[in-house]
Amino acid sequence: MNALELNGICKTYPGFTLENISFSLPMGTITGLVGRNGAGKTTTLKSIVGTVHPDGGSVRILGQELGTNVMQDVGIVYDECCFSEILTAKNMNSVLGSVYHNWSPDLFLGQCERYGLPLNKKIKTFSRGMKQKLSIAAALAHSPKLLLLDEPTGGLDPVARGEILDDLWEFIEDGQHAVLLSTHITTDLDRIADRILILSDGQLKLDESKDVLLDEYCVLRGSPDQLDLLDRDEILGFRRNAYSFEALCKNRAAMAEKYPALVCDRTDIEQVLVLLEGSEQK
Ligand SMILES: Nc1ncnc2c1ncn2[C@@H]1O[C@H](COP(=O)(O)OP(=O)(O)OP(=O)(O)O)[C@@H](O)[C@H]1O
Repeated sequence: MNALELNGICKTYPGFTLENISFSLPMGTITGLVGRNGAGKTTTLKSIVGTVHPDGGSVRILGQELGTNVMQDVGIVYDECCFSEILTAKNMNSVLGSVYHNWSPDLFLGQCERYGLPLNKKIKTFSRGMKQKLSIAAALAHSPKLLLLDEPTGGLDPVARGEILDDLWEFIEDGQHAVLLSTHITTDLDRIADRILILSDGQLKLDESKDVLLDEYCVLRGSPDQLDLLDRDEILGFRRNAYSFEALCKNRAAMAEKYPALVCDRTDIEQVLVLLEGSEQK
């Protein structure tokens, strides 16, 4: 069973359309959702949990339609802290304990302690990073099966980010859990993601295994006129300026053999994202 299935999700706002988004998240995997500002990542995540009502398409979480019961098994972390700022972590323990059947005070308070969060200070006194850690501790404390995270590590220092990534890894390790992680920090995904989804202007441009992306995709480089040597069908995206070009292609070994005059390098998630957006620069 997949942890999550999206089938043809659409949502239109004035000037923006999320178009026919379909993908699935197998259990035991971490999927990274990336894209430029305004690409539609938050709209996708909100459509999954129903805080945005899609114009079309369907969502299945753990094989079920969206509903209160299934939401007990979903942990959500938004990019902004959405807890009342006059509460303390200790207060939250009581409040959320009455919301989630599986809430574990030990898990929550233990995680707060691990993240170095004071239990008796009001949330309004927390730094951005502390609020993010609190949101993650709360999302994990009701033992969800699916975790949805919208830019959860943006305000965290590198040590804290590493800690959170380790926690996500541990979360999915037993093969019974899954994570969908929207982030601009692509190096985090280089480290822990199994799959990569790239959204561009409301469209799903790429749904690929991270290993395939890192092993089999490549960037061809050469002088601007050499771009015309390439078969356009092979180019997924490119950038060109007055001095050089970079083109994203699949089948690294075949490309290296076919175009020996060009440099053929491996790529990473950030470069794939940039080249898929493509541009001509003067
Ligand atoms: N409630 C709304 N009403 C109107 N337009 C909206 C609303 N919510 C989002 N949008 C628009 O939808 C588009 C996608 O926004 P979204 O927040 O999903 O992008 P994002 O990929 O999460 O961006 P970022 O990386 O900056 O967080 C944007 O053009 C945004 O202005």
